[in-house]
Amino acid sequence: MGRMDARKFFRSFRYAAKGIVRTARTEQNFRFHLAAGTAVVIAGALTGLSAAEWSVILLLIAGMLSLELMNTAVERVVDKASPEWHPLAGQAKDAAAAAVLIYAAASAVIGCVVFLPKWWNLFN
Ligand SMILES: Nc1ncnc2c1ncn2[C@@H]1O[C@H](COP(=O)(O)OP(=O)(O)OP(=O)(O)O)[C@@H](O)[C@H]1O
Repeated sequence: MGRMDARKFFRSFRYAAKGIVRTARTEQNFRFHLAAGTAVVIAGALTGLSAAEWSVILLLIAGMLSLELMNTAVERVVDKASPEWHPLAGQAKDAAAAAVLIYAAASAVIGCVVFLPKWWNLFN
């Protein structure tokens, strides 16, 4: 403890990168949100957003991807802890899935609030 261990620090980056690559390979929902996030960033660059709008959009994208990763973590832990069918295992997965759904719905609404007025003005 005390002095920072640089090797340990970079190793944890490698583990995190591994988590992203593995999840992208196995989870279709994560791939969808990666593609959607990329599309939104391109749309934002083409449309033109303020610093505050970029901050909100990037937070939403990062939050969405982070939640998908946490959802995958919950699924993996549940499958390891309870390979058999159990109500608690189902509840844990359902709660994690609900967290993703709520955030995705809010992101979609906020995305419309940010983008639609700008596009509306473009064509009027
Ligand atoms: N061990 C279990 N016991 C009880 N219910 C389970 C169990 N595993 C899964 N379920 C139920 O099935 C649902 C789907 O679980 P699953 O792990 O297949 O997630 P998924 O949403 O299909 O994930 P993926 O992102 O891998 O497609 C869960 O939300 C839960 O309701």
